[in-house]
Amino acid sequence: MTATDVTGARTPEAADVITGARERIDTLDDRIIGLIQERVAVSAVIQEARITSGGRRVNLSREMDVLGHYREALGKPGTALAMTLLELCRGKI
Ligand SMILES: O=C(O)C(=O)C[C@]1(C(=O)O)C=C[C@@H](O)C=C1
Repeated sequence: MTATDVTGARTPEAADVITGARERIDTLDDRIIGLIQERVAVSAVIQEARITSGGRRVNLSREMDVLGHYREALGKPGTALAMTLLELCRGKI
C-alpha cells in the first residue's frame, strides 16, 4: 500500500501532511492515556480514603462539578467525556 492509499489522500503532498499529523496525534493520544491513568490512580486514593473513613465511594455533588467543568470547556460532548472518565475512575453506578 502507498502512503496515499493508507491516508486516503489523493496526492503525495497531502499524504505527507496526514502522515506527519497522525504521528502527532498518536503521541498526544499516548499522553492523554497516561493522564487518564494518572487520574484513575488519584481518584482511587480519594475513594479509598472516603470508604476507609466510613463514607461512600461516590460523591455526586463533586461529580456534578466535574461534569460542569468539562461541559464549560468542551460543550455537550465534554459531558459525555467526563461521564466516561468518571466511570473509568469509580466504575459503573
Ligand atoms: O472527588 C472525589 O470525591 C472523588 O471521589 C473523585 C471522583 C472523580 O474521579 O472525579 C470519583 C468519584 C466520586 O463520585 C467523585 C469524583
